[in-house]
Amino acid sequence: MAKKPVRVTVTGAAGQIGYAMLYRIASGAMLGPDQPVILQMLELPLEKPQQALKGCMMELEDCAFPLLADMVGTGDPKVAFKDADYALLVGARPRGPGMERKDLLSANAQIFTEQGKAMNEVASRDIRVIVVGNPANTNCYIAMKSAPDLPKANFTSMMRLDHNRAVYHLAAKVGKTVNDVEKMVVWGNHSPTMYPDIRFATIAGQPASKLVDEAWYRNEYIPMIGKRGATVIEARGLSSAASAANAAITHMRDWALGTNGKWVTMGLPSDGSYGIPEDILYGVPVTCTPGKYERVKGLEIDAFSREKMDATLKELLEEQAAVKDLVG
Ligand SMILES: NC(=O)C1=CN([C@@H]2O[C@H](COP(=O)(O)OP(=O)(O)OC[C@H]3O[C@@H](n4cnc5c(N)ncnc54)[C@H](O)[C@@H]3O)[C@@H](O)[C@H]2O)C=CC1
Ligand SMILES: O=C([O-])CC(=O)C(=O)O
Repeated sequence: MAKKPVRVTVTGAAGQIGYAMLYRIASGAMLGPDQPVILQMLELPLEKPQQALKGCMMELEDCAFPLLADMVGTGDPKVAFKDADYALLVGARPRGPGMERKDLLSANAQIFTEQGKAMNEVASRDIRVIVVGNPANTNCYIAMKSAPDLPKANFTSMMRLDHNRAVYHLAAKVGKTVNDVEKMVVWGNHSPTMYPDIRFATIAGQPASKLVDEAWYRNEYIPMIGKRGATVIEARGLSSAASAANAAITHMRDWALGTNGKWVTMGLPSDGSYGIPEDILYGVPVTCTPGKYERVKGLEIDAFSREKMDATLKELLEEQAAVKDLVG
């Protein structure tokens, strides 16, 4: 029997990432080739973005996707999140050259408070959320705190782009492919303080740390992964859209359908493990079975890693303190 359609909300749907995301979700790339979806798309309630959203919806019609059961375009969060099973919170102000993601904190805090409240009121009680809009970890914290009736564990932030970047550049360094890399971890914040940790990683079954030079790893690779977003902005004049959309889709796909034991990185509200205070949204390694993620626990944290993990935590605590008055 055909599956019942599920409701997928995308905010900022007519933006760069939205445009790179909608058609893949409607094609089945996120929830599988037998799962019909109803797309519920939110854009700012202003003429230009609403007009652009209409254009996106025309294109969705013209794709004639067999899995697209219905769609809604709106400027009202309560319409967009109504009964939503999945939400991809993309809509936010992107940074320009010379800005760090945390410069966007206050501009975006209000958006995520409003959307958290709307989800609390009207979404499915089991909604699964990924926050992409920057600063993603703290925006997710705000949305989670603004939705006290929903399970905290269902709020996640996107670290998958960082994870994918870390996997690709490690594989490329030793002339292997991404398929050869297992057990990558990117701890912490989606910011230059993130810590791509290769201590557990293997490349074609060999320990990665034995295949690459430690000075390269510490002095070049770690900062390069942390600053990759800025490097793309410099080159494109716009922030990463295709790779960000791809990361969000694969994050949700893995959560919905499972990873078959493979480690991926998700920003999760901390359960206190690894010395991260509870509720802070922090990148950690997980494996997924359909509908459920499980943290990889009990990894040894050495002195270098502790220092890196504490530095990215410190930044998250500062971001959290900066929005304290906005989270109620
Ligand atoms: N977490 C990550 O790894 C990444 C995050 N990002 C972030 O994703 C966000 C979106 O990036 P782009 O799509 O490139 O930006 P964009 O500016 O092209 O699109 C954002 C869209 O969101 C809409 N929007 C703004 N406020 C809204 C609101 N309150 N409700 C609904 N829609 C709203 C805008 O009208 C616009 O169409 C930015 O914050 C960017 O920094 C981008 C790349 C990677
Ligand atoms: O750097 C940005 O603002 C966009 C982003 O988050 C990334 O590409 O990692």
